[in-house]
Amino acid sequence: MSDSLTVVGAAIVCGGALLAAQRASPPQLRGRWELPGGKVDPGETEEVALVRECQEELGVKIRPRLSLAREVALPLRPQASPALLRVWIADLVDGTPQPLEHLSLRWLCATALTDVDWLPADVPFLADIRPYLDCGQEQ
Ligand SMILES: Nc1nc2c([nH]c(=O)n2[C@H]2C[C@H](O)[C@@H](COP(=O)(O)OP(=O)(O)OP(=O)(O)O)O2)c(=O)[nH]1
Repeated sequence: MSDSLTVVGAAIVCGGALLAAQRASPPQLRGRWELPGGKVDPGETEEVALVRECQEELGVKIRPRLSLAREVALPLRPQASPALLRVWIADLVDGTPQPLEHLSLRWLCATALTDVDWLPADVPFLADIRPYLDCGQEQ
């Protein structure tokens, strides 16, 4: 069994825009932006973890559509297992996202994608996500 930890992020695309979420904690990450998601629990698939995390964090039902090929190593804390960030493009199936665990949420169109202060591990994924977005107005 692998002892590596996977963190999954949902690139929720709706109306040509990407949902970004501003972390509330821990203090060193507070205020920075990420994709909704979290750690894949033992025995869980990435898809199940994404659906669970988006329900918990946003109060919505999502459907993971496809996983991006990229994997980015997350900064390791001393004595922590290795961790990898993986991202799925996802559709919003039901509900309106609410910041139940985040400071705030923003919908970003392609031209606004770099307007927020993303966590460093997320930055490489933006180029992968951009083709799924339209250049319409930011919502
Ligand atoms: N959820 C999420 N975490 C990210 C992203 N980018 C990134 O570097 N991370 C880091 C921040 C955290 O150190 C870690 C994920 O932790 P988390 O606190 O969101 O996971 P979780 O919901 O399962 O948390 P918990 O049950 O342990 O409280 O991965 C991202 O886009 N989404």
